[in-house]
Amino acid sequence: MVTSAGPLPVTVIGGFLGAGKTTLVNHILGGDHGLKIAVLVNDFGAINIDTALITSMEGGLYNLSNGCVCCGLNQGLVEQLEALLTERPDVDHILIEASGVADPGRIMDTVLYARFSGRLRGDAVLVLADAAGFDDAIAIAPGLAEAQVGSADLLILNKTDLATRDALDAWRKRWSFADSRIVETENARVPFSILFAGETLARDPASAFAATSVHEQAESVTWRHHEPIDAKRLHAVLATLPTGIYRAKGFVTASDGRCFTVHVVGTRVTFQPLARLPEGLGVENLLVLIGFGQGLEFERILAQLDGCAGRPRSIENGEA
Ligand SMILES: Nc1nc2c(ncn2[C@@H]2O[C@H](COP(=O)(O)OP(=O)(O)OP(=O)(O)O)[C@@H](O)[C@H]2O)c(=O)[nH]1
Repeated sequence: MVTSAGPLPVTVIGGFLGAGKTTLVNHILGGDHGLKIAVLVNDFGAINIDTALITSMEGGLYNLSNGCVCCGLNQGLVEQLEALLTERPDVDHILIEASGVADPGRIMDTVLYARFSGRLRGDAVLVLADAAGFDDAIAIAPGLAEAQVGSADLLILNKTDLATRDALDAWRKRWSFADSRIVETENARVPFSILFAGETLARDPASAFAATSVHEQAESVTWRHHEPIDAKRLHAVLATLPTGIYRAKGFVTASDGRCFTVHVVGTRVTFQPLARLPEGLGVENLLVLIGFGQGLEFERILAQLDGCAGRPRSIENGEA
């Protein structure tokens, strides 16, 4: 794909917890488009699991770890963008993966700051929606998923394999706005001809929903354990998490030595086999759990997770 000189294009990837943002980043990084891409990742929780989930990287991987980059002055994001512009003149395109509780429109606002004028160009805000879990997302964090969808230039209705045609059509009817386009995908495989169309998508600052501070109600907890786990038991615990705990992700080692990436999105639990744990993890099992609302019972859940392994664990709490 041909690149043009001029300001560096920036794409912001947003969408609710577990909608498929990292899957999209990996699809782009593994693709045959000839672009050197830098990725900035703003994960939610004490540990940035997403940087470990991103599989291949040429243009640089930057961890935005100082809280939520859609809030406040975004100094961390500004600094990372400045560093990238100085250190990586070879990069053709920047992707910013927002956390699942961030407002991607506000992240794009930072990219459009006057200080980046002539150096960065806002290409598009892509927002993924989980075709099977969008109603749950709205129920669990009212206002947030709507605000995310409202700031999209391109809506990616993902996980079409988990929804009926009727449900997809109903979603499109309800959530398509005049100023956004929709593409349906499985595993976030958006055609590169759409992703890198080379046009600056028009941004309407008055999105259909006002950004809310609902994500400030999100809470996360990290579970770490050095002993291998009983995979069956762990699966059972994760399959019966309280509904408030919508998302969990991380890495585990089973007692037979096999390693897995673990994803929980709503009630869906997936163990994906891994050849080995990511480098530098420093522990056999690491899970971040994210929830909303009161009475999340994290302590009880952590005790249950401990029951799937051997010795006691250490805890870190994080808030948005
Ligand atoms: N069945 C199905 N699963 C998918 C699809 N796309 C992604 N997934 C799975 O959904 C889970 C979450 O995907 P991620 O890409 O990590 O989601 P995310 O939006 O980055 O999650 P957060 O960063 O935690 O908000 C993983 O287990 C993916 O493999 C899809 O089209 N169909």
